[in-house]
Amino acid sequence: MSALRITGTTITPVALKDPPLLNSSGVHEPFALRSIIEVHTDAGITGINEAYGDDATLDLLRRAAAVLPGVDVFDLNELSRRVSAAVTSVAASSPTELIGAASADKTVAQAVAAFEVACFDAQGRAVGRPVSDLLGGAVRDRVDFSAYLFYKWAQHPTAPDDPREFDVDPWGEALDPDGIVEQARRMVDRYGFGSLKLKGGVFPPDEEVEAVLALRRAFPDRPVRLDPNANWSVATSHRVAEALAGELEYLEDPTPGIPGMAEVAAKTDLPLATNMCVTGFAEIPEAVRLGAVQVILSDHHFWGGYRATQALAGLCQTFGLGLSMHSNTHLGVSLAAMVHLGAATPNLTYALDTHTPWKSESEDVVLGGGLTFTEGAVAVPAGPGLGVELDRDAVARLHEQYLTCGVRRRDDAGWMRRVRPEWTGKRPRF
Ligand SMILES: O=C([O-])[C@@H](O)[C@@H](O)[C@H](O)[C@@H](O)C(=O)[O-]
Ligand SMILES: [Mg+2]
Repeated sequence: MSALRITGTTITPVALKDPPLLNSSGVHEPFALRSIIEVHTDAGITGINEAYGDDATLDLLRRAAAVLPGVDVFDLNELSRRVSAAVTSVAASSPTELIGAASADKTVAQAVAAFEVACFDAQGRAVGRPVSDLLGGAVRDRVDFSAYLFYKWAQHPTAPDDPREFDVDPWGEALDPDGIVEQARRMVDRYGFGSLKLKGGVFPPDEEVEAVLALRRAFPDRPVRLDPNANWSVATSHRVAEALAGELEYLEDPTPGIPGMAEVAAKTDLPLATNMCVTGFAEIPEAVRLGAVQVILSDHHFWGGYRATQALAGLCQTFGLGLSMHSNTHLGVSLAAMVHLGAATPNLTYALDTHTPWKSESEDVVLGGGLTFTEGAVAVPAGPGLGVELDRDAVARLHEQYLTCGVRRRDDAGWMRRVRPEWTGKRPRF
């Protein structure tokens, strides 16, 4: 087969409605940003992908896109080389909150990832094989996901200088253990998830311990994870780890930084997981040396794409670390991309995170509304490439929403300040 050369790209920013989910930074804004990537080729085949959609990322993606014409979609080393050269001078910035410190390497990784996955989709369409086959073959035909539980308000509040009324989502308020158990029950009934993850770092830790214990009582067969996004001091983390000994599948990012995590790890048998202190390859040596983490959450969007995630998987295997998968608010193209990767990564044995239940069912960019969950899992799409098609009308609608929503970068702390003017979002708060 001859080369399949890139002739151009289309990057479409979109905004989706997002409920008022609480976390250690503040609260999700009423809209979350993503971008839809299309890589066009001289054979008329177009590969698609989904990436972050904040202003800094869009600038990064446009710079990278400018150097892609002429690249063969099978020549991913050339793609990485060109993208790296085009964006190394771009100032490091984080596309979203709660994924750790930004760095130049991570900025390059995000740009490579956005186009690399689209090239895999184009490759798959060209050869008529699913992306999981191109990644080495699916070792599982269904990929398990975890129920991602959040403390939340019933509705985004209006502000004096912004009289917009925001949608009421179907989930209602969840501000205490009963609310979290009720949310879990609805999510498990609806999607069949076999494990639960509670986003913590919102309320005083003793209240979150109570919520975890309530989940354990209500769902004794389902493993539970707790993720306070580095909002606890080392001393608080020790106390909570003791209170939850034997109760958690893993404790995710209790405290900031690799040395702090190492201090926590030294006094608990609970595995510590992270998508904050190890989010790039440069952070792995220190984390391994100090024994700071036992599970790393992959995420192809910021680790550098599929091939980089496979390299991460190899390192986890080498050093005896567990491998899980992180999620940010996303649409159906990202879900498909996560499923192929999850299927083709043998040592990704934990259920993956996903924000899918928090997305309005009427908002997706994928034809048919996106992949579906059965008993907590998504079947690996069998069609060529990622196995999903863009719904052009939906892309246009969500792009229009992007143009009018007023959000241009994620700022959970800023939104929280509308309600609590003294709020800084500074960690650790407890
Ligand atoms: O959506 C959120 O609020 C999450 O807290 C997200 O921003 C985190 O990056 C992520 O899901 C996590 O596991 O830390
Ligand atoms: Mg996390």
